[in-house]
Amino acid sequence: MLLEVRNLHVSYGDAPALWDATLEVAAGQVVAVVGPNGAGKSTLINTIAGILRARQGEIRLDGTDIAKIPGHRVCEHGIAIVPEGRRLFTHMSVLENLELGRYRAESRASGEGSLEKVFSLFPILKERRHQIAGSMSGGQQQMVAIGRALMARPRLLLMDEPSLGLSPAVVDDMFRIIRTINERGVAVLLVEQNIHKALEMAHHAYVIEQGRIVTSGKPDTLLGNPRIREAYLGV
Ligand SMILES: Nc1ncnc2c1ncn2[C@@H]1O[C@H](COP(=O)(O)OP(=O)(O)OP(=O)(O)O)[C@@H](O)[C@H]1O
Repeated sequence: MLLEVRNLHVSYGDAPALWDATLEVAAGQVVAVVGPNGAGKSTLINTIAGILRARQGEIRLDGTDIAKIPGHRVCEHGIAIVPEGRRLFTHMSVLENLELGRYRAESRASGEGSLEKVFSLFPILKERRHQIAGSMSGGQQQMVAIGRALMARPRLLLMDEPSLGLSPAVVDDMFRIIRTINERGVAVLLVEQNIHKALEMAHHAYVIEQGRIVTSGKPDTLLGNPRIREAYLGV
């Protein structure tokens, strides 16, 4: 198993945000974590990325426990994150933002290879590589954030609400891009409020509510569950 999360507990000070979370991502899969605002989705993904520390539990990548290694070293194991809100350096160029993703030794050694791969996925970023990132559209800025994460040549890409704030047509583009990235061999753990879109493309999904994973399964099974339909799809 590429990623195994076991019995993860995370708190902010004394306030628990995630209880006993257990989930898996197999190599080559897209796994979605869906749930309402404040359910703990960002907490989960930020803990896997090493940005937050778990109070208890295991996070294994290809069998190696990464829960206790320093956050800045987690990326060396092949995990990259596209954070909520993109977190670009908006006064820097597209190219400078992409180059900042080159924090893995493997990626630094790849020379122009990593950059050319990102440009082949997003030709517009090549055309606009000298443009200031903050002057790009929302969808293009999301492409820069995804491109920056891919510069690290991850095996597992963590994505926190990539569709947030984008128009419906751009959201469709974004999900097509995620599919292409996955087809190129990168596993994706996708956190989304847009349950419909996320379930459409995921191989497996988890539903999280108030800090607990309440159910999981194949997207078709979840979509056939009347409680899930009523709570999340309003039908
Ligand atoms: N820095 C923080 N300090 C204290 N509590 C926090 C902090 N960040 C999140 N929380 C709390 O932890 C819980 C889970 O939040 P989290 O951001 O993980 O949810 P989410 O599912 O990602 O929601 P959203 O979709 O709104 O980002 C919430 O109750 C939230 O208020």
